[in-house]
Amino acid sequence: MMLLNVEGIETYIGQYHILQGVSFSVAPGEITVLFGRNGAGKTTTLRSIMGLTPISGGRITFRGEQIGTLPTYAVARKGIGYVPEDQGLFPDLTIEENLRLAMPAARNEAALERREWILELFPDLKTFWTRKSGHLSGGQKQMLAIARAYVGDNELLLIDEPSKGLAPIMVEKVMQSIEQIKKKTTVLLVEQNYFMASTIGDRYFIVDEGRVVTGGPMKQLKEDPDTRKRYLGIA
Ligand SMILES: Nc1ncnc2c1ncn2[C@@H]1O[C@H](COP(=O)(O)OP(=O)(O)OP(=O)(O)O)[C@@H](O)[C@H]1O
Repeated sequence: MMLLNVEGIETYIGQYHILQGVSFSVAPGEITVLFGRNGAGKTTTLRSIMGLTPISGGRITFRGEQIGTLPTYAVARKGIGYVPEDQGLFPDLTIEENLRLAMPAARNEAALERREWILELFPDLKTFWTRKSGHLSGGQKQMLAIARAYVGDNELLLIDEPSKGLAPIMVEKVMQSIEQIKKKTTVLLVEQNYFMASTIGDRYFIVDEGRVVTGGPMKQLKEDPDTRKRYLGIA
């Protein structure tokens, strides 16, 4: 069974019909990547899943349950963590405080183990534990944002363009971390960086002009320069 099913969703922002029937699904235990040009509708798709830009048509199901009409806090409570493009950290709070706010109220053994696991993956976060997140580097902020979504004990993480604005070495580090996180949690990733995302992704979908135009196993896209050129502008 698919973990997440997005079926023909329609989303308006003001008078603009941004998503015009977006359909795709996310299999448990995989990294699914949404590709597409600037402005294609990738961010709006993630925001629609989270209920931040409510859908006006179509269906979204998570673990077989309809979530498309739920408010954002209820979607989050179902076990979907969101790492927005701007990371959405609390800049005046420390790393420790940002993480603490995201952890389940009952800080049981499992929750603490989860935190320990992610801190081992991102040792920088431990090093700068008491530093305000507003004072971290771009890469450290990205790590904290991913860690924060992870400690929330979510079954699915939506991660929006984690490579944005990072130096190539940091992009590689973040991508490798997401590959590790896949052992624990299913991931839906939006990425412009085809080369990085295609090395870690299991499955892809391409969003173009508010629709999903194609998708399949990542292997297929790797062997299909025509599709890459047509929709992503790369050979
Ligand atoms: N608040 C808004 N008001 C009007 N149009 C918007 C708004 N937000 C997004 N759009 C439009 O919706 C379309 C899809 O935007 P979206 O951010 O989802 O694209 P994207 O594929 O994520 O691209 P990017 O990588 O640039 O974020 C774009 O044409 C954008 O201009």
